[in-house]
Amino acid sequence: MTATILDGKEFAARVRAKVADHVTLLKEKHSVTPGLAVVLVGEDPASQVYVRSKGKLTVEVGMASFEHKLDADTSEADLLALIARLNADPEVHGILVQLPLPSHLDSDLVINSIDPSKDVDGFHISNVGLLGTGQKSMVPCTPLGCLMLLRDHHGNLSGLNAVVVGRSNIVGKPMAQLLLGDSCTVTIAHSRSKDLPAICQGADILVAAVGRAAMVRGDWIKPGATVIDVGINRIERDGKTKLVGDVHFDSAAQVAGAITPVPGGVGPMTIACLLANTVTATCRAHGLAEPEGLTV
Ligand SMILES: NC(=O)C1=CN([C@@H]2O[C@H](COP(=O)(O)OP(=O)(O)OC[C@H]3O[C@@H](n4cnc5c(N)ncnc54)[C@H](OP(=O)(O)O)[C@@H]3O)[C@@H](O)[C@H]2O)C=CC1
Ligand SMILES: Nc1nc(=O)c2c([nH]1)NC[C@@H]1CN(c3ccc(C(=O)N[C@@H](CCC(=O)O)C(=O)O)cc3)C=[N+]21
Repeated sequence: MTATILDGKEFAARVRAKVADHVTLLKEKHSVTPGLAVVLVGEDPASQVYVRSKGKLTVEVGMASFEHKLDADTSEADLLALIARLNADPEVHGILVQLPLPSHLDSDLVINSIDPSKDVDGFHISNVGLLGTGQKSMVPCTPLGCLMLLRDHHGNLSGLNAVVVGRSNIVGKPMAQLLLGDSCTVTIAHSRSKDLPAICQGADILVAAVGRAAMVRGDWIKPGATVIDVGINRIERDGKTKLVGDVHFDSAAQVAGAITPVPGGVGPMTIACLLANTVTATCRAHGLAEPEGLTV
């Protein structure tokens, strides 16, 4: 069997087009320009690439982009003061603090200082609680992007066995919540799980969010399963840097029914969902109707 490729790049472009349409409507009918503030502390090269790409796409959909680049040794008090200013700024509807933060900063404290209604990452404790109890919240971008791809491919996920490998707060746990919300039977695996290949073999939907290049092999996959590869790993091959996922693509694509590539799968969906969340946050802030299909 050769798997269908779930083209995240193409799907993300469609999501951004929908976002751009709604931005036009907000500007023309309501004189509101959605604004996204991105805060980057330090000079991690991968983070700089993401922040640049987020800024470019934010402007492309017609929103205002505010970038705040702070020195790696910025104090917690200074960072919290910036977040307080952004919380109070009516032109800012979404705030993203790029993770990971330098180790002298308490990321839980920093994230929880963001106004939850502007927390377009969905990492604030109150959004986590709202999602966990099935209430309206801001939904983390990467899991939201994965869910959009899955719903588009399957229609209905009810009753399917889903395995999420990885239990981080930013991907694994919220992904499991969303799949549970769509009535999958959900298993969360992690570094202490016994016999990971056997757990994965039971999955109709397998989400890999681990951070280990090509860990999930074709023989871990149930024939016909849908495989979502969240991993972004930079490896050296033939003297060049290459981006690979957590799934061994070539062997997995022989067995799976559908699979996301890396690059061009989940990554572009993450950024599209960040823009979608910013529009959603803007609509909620102004008491306006939210666009259809841009959140769960
Ligand atoms: N495409 C995108 O938009 C995004 C991609 N990513 C990528 O996704 C990957 C995961 O990110 P993130 O969740 O932040 O990573 P974390 O490092 O926070 O979490 C990794 C998880 O994988 C588990 N794990 C590690 N090794 C193994 C193993 N050998 N077997 C089973 N489980 C294991 C860990 O288990 P334990 O808890 O027991 O330690 C942990 O729960 C990374 O490659 C990251 O770059 C992340 C965000 C967005
Ligand atoms: N507060 C916060 N929110 C995040 O959402 C967040 C974060 N911090 N820290 C880092 C991770 C990682 N992440 C990615 C986003 C886009 C791509 C992406 O667009 N990837 C492209 C390739 C990009 C490249 O070539 O490097 C692709 O997969 O096709 C990848 C990874 C968001 N994250």
